[in-house]
Amino acid sequence: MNRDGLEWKVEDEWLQEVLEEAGKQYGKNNHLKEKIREDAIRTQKELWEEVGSVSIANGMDQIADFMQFINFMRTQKISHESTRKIQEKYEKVLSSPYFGRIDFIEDVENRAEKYYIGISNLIDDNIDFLIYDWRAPISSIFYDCEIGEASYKCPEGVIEGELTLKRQYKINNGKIEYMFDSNIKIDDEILQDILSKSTDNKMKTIVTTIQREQNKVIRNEKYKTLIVQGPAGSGKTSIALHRIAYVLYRYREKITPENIVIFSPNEIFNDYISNVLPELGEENMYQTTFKEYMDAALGNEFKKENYCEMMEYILGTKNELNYESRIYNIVYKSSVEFVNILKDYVKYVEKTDRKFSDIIFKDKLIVSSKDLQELFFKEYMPLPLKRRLRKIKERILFLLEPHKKDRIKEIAVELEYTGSYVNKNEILRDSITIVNDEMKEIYNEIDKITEFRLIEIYKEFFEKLDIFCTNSNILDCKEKIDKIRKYTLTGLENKSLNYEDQIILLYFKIMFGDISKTSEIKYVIIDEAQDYTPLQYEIFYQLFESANMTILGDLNQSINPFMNIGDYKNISHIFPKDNTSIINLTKSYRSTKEITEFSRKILNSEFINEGIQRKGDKPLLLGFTNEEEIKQKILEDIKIYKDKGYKSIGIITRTVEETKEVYNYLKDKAHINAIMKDDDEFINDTLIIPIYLAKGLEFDVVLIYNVGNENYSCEEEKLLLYTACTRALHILCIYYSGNSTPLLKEVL
Ligand SMILES: Nc1ncnc2c1ncn2[C@@H]1O[C@H](COP(=O)(O)OP(=O)(O)OP(=O)(O)O)[C@@H](O)[C@H]1O
Repeated sequence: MNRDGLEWKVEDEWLQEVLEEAGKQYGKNNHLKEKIREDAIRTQKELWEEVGSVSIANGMDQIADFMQFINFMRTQKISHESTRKIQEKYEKVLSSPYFGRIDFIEDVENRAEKYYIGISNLIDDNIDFLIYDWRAPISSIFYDCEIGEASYKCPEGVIEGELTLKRQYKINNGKIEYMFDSNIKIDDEILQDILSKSTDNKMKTIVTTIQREQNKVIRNEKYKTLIVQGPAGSGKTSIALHRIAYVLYRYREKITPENIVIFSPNEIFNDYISNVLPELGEENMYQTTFKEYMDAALGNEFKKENYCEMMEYILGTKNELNYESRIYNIVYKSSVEFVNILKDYVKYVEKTDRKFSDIIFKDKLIVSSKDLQELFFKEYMPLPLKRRLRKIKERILFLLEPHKKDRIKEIAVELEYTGSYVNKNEILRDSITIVNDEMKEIYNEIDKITEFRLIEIYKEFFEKLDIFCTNSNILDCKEKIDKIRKYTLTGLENKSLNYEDQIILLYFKIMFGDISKTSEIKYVIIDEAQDYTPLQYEIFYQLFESANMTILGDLNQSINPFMNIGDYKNISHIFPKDNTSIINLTKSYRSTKEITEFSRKILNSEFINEGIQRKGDKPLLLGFTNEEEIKQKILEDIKIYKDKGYKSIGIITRTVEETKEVYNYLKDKAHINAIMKDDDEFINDTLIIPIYLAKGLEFDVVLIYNVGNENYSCEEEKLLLYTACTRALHILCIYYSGNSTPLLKEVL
């Protein structure tokens, strides 16, 4: 659009009006913030002057005054924090107040209204909206509709009308840099411009260019559980975060960030996505990983293998003696059939007879074993095992209490009679000690019969595994079951728990009531969903049964060939059918056309990307005689691509071992960082990282280290390689020594 034209002038005038109003509100808020700060300082002074130093010796009145001050100061702090947040919002508005405009004529009106769309609402004193939040119902027209008939949903129903104009702006530092009208969808030019840029830091918001298929997921309110399958770079993580922002806006009276949890693959990823919500003016939700949750739940009794250690084992120790047994264990314990076996076993344990004994104290029957059985199998039956046992214990102690009191009285009389006491308190104290001593055995017995022994339950499961396999009609041969049993029980004897076993223990803990479920969490987001097993989904469901769930993944990016979801069919039965929807995204945005084409060929899947057709260099496959030469070439290429202006370079290896090797070579020769643990800090500069920790991340330039046929030799590793290639935005170079992997034979 012409800068000297009338339209530009009109837009500029409007922008000035908006900035003036925003500036006015910004000033008011600053004034309020300053006043709250001064008040808070005054309150603190008054606290010292009026209350002084607090001591119990000064009486309860002083403590009450002190508490009153503290509560007041707390309220002042909250108000100050709130004005600080509003200030940040205005600062954003003053720099870039809006990015879109729609002109819409409602069917019942005859004149088009202009709606400017930005990160947040701006409302003047007359309650006129100068800017509409991108999450407001009317704003969905901007993302969903083309010029012509259009409609949007709002709490009152569907509003129909005609969209007569859709305009996009880039406003920076309060100045229009460019604007243009888009007749069809959100214009490719702006999207192209955004995508062609270099990525220098953490993930960014996509609010100005959300695509229609993405908007459908972000605003979906119809289903409680959404399963979103989308190819690499289709915006799944971006959608997840924008959906959270949407929920926080839409249900702001009911839902706060503390009611939302996102399960990410690792800490690095958590760090990578941590800026998006604050950029959108919202606070971050609770970010966690399955591993973190499981670690906290299982405690430290056993040596627990972590996820990285398992991946290193799977990818790096193929020649190890027990490798096959371990892999078979992982595969078996990750299958849907196994979940069914576990369910049967849980039922069995809940119904299994327990050896209750009569509780007798001083020849008096306190409660009979028959009564305890009755309580256990009838009255408390609806509760999970651990809670039933706790109830039984409470019951016995309750029945025992009067007998204990009587006995204490009896002993007290006896002690008094000895004449060696002058003080009644001493008599009481000694009587209690004597009775506690007498009751030691009975307390031990109570503990024994009501103890919840998780590891014993787990052991018994594997000891009886063949029975449950037969019950579940699973035709596994005895030899295989024996192998699994032996492998698992040996691990337990050595007090060590493999990653896959920890998941089972966590499941038992939940099912037997050893972990309390939370109703605080109302929204759960599970990203990189392909890398969780059906059993892990059972756990998610059990923990957050009443919450809404958005599950986002790409089956083609399963980085663990033996432990993954397999197919969405494997989990869809877990969630109520009529409240669950599977949505397929088809377009991808991250990589150039050439890189996307190349990566799809690894999967033998056709390139049908209707997304953005951003052109770039063809990926390179470079062969060398040994690994030393690869490292030399990588060093050269880092310099070449840095000189070309690319900001982030990811050198992707297969394992941490390889990361160490490459890092040791490069560390004194180039400015470089390495990620070797799943809680290392994410620094998106030049980074060496094993592929299983790089999932979800992206780099301008991806250099894949040693794709020789020894490293990537079988079909199972295809998805690993695909995931590595799809991390690249602009440049992809693959290096190998000796022979290249057969997985790339058909690709170039
Ligand atoms: N509508 C959009 N507008 C601008 N950029 C977008 C859009 N959608 C996605 N992107 C960009 O595409 C890249 C990939 O997005 P994201 O990481 O969310 O995809 P993903 O599906 O989670 O990827 P993967 O499964 O490969 O990890 C990011 O750089 C993101 O900013």
